Amino acid sequence: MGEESAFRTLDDADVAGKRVLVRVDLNVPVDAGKVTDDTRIQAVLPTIREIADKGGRVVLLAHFGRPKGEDPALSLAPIAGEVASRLGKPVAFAPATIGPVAEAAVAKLNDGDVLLLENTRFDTREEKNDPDFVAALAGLGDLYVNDAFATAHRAHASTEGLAHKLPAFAGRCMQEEIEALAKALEKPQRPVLAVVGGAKVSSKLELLGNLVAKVDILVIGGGMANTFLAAQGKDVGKSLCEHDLKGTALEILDKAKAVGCEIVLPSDALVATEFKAHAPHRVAPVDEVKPDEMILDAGPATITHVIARLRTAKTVVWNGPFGAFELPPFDTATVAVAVAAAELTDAGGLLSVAGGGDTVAALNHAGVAGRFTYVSTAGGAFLEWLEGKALPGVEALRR
Ligand SMILES: Nc1ncnc2c1ncn2[C@@H]1O[C@H](COP(=O)(O)OP(=O)(O)O)[C@@H](O)[C@H]1O
Ligand SMILES: O=C(OP(=O)(O)O)[C@H](O)COP(=O)(O)O
Repeated sequence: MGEESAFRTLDDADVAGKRVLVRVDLNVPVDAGKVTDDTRIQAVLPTIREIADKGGRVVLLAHFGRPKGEDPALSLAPIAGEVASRLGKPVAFAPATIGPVAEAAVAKLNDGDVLLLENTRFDTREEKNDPDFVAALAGLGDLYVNDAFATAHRAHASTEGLAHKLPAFAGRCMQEEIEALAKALEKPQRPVLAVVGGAKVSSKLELLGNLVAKVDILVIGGGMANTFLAAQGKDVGKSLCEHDLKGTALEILDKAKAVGCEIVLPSDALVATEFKAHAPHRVAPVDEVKPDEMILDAGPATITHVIARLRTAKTVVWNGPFGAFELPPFDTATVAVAVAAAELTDAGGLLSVAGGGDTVAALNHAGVAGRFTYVSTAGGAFLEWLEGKALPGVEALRR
């Protein structure tokens, strides 16, 4: 039995005339008010179109960033227009997630219309999967469709709770992601090399403990690497680093040793004193970072070593950039490794899977996303899936 048939999908849903709550991941990279990578928006258009074309009233639910309560800087209002322009039809916006304003906006919908509600995380009950908040959301719809694979590792009201309150279905993006990842990685050819970088250190560090048992080589980069370097007693200056998690980092290194997983950490870095594009910078060995400096990218020796290890791998899985790739020249390592992975994939010797909102943006920036075997919208969710963990948002959709 294929994984897809374990879930109810849009094929099973009678959406005509119904209010359909559709959880999507619109947590897209934005710079100066502009969406810099629209992969996640494009990914959910088929589901929105299909429901609207079948006469459903689409009510989109999404989070944006990590607000702790209401935060105007993280409103989804500008994203409604971004979805509308790609969808080719209007997307109304309600400046509320629940309550009278949201209810009135839903009541105004005609068959085939699309509405986006305000950031679900503006209500702190969302992340607690609070039953009253779930009930308030459920009151806005007749059916629930989850199309947010990239948020399926979160057991939140809009990603998990709702599936128990309303008839629940997997959207097309959700369905495709589960099928594609299973097809690419169910029996991966070894050696498997994983690259984990980026900035979400606390939410991704813990899962590395399980990942080392699944992969042959683990390359740790980006902000994630700094916590390991600090745990090894190095001074990482003002670098992004979770000093509280140094113990966890050491446990992961021990576990890797015990299971025979090779760990690759940066040996050198591009360091700067300012977090901005073209900031004056230098190459430094990782044990020579000055107190006022930040590690903003991997250095040339690290890049050469990572690419050499990549050449020995048959499968690469990648989440999280090597550096602050939005700020050149701190995109150097990410671009170099991405291009090498694309070339090895083209040559037929490597199966390459990458995922994550910023990782996809980085691969697009490097111009190689289309040359990877598969690119997922998901980062943390993809890594947890890879660990073999049940994803709450996916489990809740099982028949
Ligand atoms: N050394 C570093 N210092 C600060 N930020 C970094 C560093 N390396 C990577 N980043 C940042 O990590 C972010 C992406 O991390 P993350 O959200 O974990 O990835 P994804 O969205 O692909 O899952 C990028 O915005 C990038 O600028
Ligand atoms: O961007 C996301 O994940 P990712 O950074 O792992 O790709 C998802 O929208 C989940 O966001 P969260 O990590 O704030 O729960």
